Amino acid sequence: MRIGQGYDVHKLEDGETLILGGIRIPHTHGLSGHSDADVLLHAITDAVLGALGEGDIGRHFPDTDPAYKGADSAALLQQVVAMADERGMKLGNIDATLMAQKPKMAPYIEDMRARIAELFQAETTQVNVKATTTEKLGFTGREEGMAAQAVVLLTEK
Ligand SMILES: Nc1ccn([C@@H]2O[C@H](COP(=O)(O)O)[C@@H](O)[C@H]2O)c(=O)n1
Ligand SMILES: C[C@@]1(CO)OP(=O)(O)OP(=O)(O)OC[C@H]1O
Repeated sequence: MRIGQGYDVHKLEDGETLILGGIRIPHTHGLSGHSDADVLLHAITDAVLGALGEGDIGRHFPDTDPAYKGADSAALLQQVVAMADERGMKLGNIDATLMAQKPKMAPYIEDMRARIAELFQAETTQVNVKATTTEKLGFTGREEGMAAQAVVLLTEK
């Protein structure tokens, strides 16, 4: 068994599309980044890399590399899941928290769980996604950005 944790932050900007957990979410603003800025999938990707002892997302997919400009974060996560698979590891479970003042995430949580489980070729019950507003405090509370953290347990196949 191996455990890893991940944390990521992206800035909210006008004119960007909001994609979280691989799901497109209607909102006034979206997250900006070199990739599609899916902060939740980035935290999960970092947690898998942490469990594998393989550094972080920026080491494997540098934001200086034009190949990853506008990258689909789901495809990046799939590459890291394949890395785990090659090492004889599969998902045990994920627990993740999204920090976002708005919009209300509750209507999208089940779709996120299902998509994340699909990326791991796992069951939805192995994935838990939570959201918190941070009560209007800090950069997330001021709606300047969103943050996500994740813990991932990998088990031997
Ligand atoms: N963007 C969000 C934030 C929170 N939720 C849900 O509301 C509950 C209460 O939020 P607090 O910030 O007061 O903890 C939280 O447990 C989530 O279920 C949400 O859907 N979207
Ligand atoms: C995903 C990558 C690569 O496109 O870019 P960003 O979208 O900026 O995301 P970040 O969380 O800063 O880290 C890793 C990057 O290298």
